[in-house]
Amino acid sequence: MKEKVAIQGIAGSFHHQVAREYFGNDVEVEECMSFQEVVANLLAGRSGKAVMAIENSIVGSILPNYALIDDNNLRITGEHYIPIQMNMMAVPGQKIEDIKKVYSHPMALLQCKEFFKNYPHIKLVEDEDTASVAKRISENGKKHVAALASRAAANLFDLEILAENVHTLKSNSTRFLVLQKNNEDLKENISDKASMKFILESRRGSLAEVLEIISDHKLDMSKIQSVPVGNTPWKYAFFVDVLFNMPGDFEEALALLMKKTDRLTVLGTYKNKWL
Ligand SMILES: O=C(O)C(=O)C[C@]1(C(=O)O)C=C[C@@H](O)C=C1
Repeated sequence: MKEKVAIQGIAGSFHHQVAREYFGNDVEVEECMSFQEVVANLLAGRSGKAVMAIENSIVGSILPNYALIDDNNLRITGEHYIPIQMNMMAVPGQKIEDIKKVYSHPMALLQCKEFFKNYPHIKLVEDEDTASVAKRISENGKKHVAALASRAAANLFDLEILAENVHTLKSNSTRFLVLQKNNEDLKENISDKASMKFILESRRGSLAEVLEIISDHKLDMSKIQSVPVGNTPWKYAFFVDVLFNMPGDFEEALALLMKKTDRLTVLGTYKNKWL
């Protein structure tokens, strides 16, 4: 049986594009309307893998997704980056001046905030997914509203692009993680990247010691993200991604990091896809 992949959004969404690029064009997807639903789908076994956006080059990390991965004990088995081009689209025959509201995924709206400063008459409204908004506008034939979504969504739902590439910086890219349940068998994969999470004592030099271990073992840290720890105000968990040439270097560093940190977990080792 073919493996199903849970995605946030529907066909025409950026998650859908990633699922097709990563798993092949004939991938079978489970369309979910929130990141929580993606995780629930995976945990219930309706899908074997999931794709989840984790950070965007313009607006930064999607912090709640770090918590979703960690709290639900998910495993990262891969990553994928895609360039993101945002387009404003509506039922054909209208001009930007006719549009009163633009609906899209919150991350998409954030990526295009600058553009809309020139159109103060347009109200930006958060919705579940870029493509599902395009679909709804098309099905209802509704005027005076637009979606922010991919060119694929405009083609799929016969909408007209009123403004293309409306994201704030030309080079806009989103990083996605491929996830699975932790207790499921891992196919042996070649890895040169690891994601881990740990908590540090609030003590002078505690983070510096961690960074020194990382550097001493020739690990290249590609990301560090602090996230507040649940019930304790101003206490942080650190999510760190490192790149390595020799898996042995990572194993050695890990053994030392275990001693210097609290509750260290390796969220996954996988192949670095950053171009
Ligand atoms: O709404 C979509 O099309 C999505 O795939 C979601 C999402 C995100 O969660 O960041 C994916 C990529 C873009 O950064 C904007 C939106």
